Amino acid sequence: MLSLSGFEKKYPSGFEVVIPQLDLPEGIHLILGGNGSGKSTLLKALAGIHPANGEVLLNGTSLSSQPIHYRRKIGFSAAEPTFPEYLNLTDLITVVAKAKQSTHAEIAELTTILEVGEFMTYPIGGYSSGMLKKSALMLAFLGKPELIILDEPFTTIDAQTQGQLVRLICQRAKEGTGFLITSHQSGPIELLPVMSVLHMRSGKLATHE
Ligand SMILES: Nc1ncnc2c1ncn2[C@@H]1O[C@H](COP(=O)(O)OP(=O)(O)OP(=O)(O)O)[C@@H](O)[C@H]1O
Repeated sequence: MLSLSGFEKKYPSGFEVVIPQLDLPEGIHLILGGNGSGKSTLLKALAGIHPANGEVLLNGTSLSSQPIHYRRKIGFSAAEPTFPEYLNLTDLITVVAKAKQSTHAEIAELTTILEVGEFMTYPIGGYSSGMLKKSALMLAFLGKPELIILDEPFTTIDAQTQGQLVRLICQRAKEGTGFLITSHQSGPIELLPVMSVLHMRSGKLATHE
C-alpha cells in the first residue's frame, strides 16, 4: 500500500523525521509515541501538506512526481483542524465531493454516522472543537480514499461519535481502505483490528511490531 524510501522532513529548528525505508501493506497501522516525537510531522508530510524529501509511493503513485493524483487518493484529518471561518461544512463537502467523486449516498451515510447534519449549514467560525473534528473526519472519508490518515481522531469528539468512528474505520478497512492513525487515547484504538504498530522517538521509528 504505502512505501517510503529515504524519507526526511527537517524543520529550521533542526528537528527532523528520518525514515530510511518503510513498507506498509494494506490495513490499519497505528503510529504511537510521546509528545513531540514527530508523529504529526510525518502524517502531514505523507498527506502531502508539508513538503519532504525522499520517495513516497501509495499503491504505485508517487507523492513527488504525481502530487495531485497522490493527494486525490488520500483522506486526512488533522489533530487540530482549521477551516475558513466564513464557510460552512456543506460548502467544503461540495468541493471535496466533486474533486473526489463522492456520491450523494456516501455523503448522506457519513452525515448520519458522524452526526454533522445539525450544524453543517452554520458558519465554521461558530463550531466547537468537536464539530471541527467531526467536519475534518467527514472530509477525510469522502470519496473512498485508498489511504485515510487520522491524526488524533478521537480527541474532542463525544463517546457516542467515538464508537461510530471505530465502526466506520472497521467497515472501510474491510472494504480495502488503508489507515494510518495516531492516538494518545488507548480506549478506542484497542477496538481496532490493527495490522501493525509503529513507535516513534525523536523523529525516528524506534520499533515496528
Ligand atoms: N510547523 C512546524 N515548524 C517547526 N517545528 C515544528 C512544526 N511543527 C512541529 N514542529 C516541531 O517538531 C517536533 C515534532 O512535533 P510533532 O507535532 O510532529 O510531534 P507529535 O509526535 O505529533 O507530538 P504530539 O503527540 O504532542 O502531538 C516538535 O519539536 C515540534 O516543536
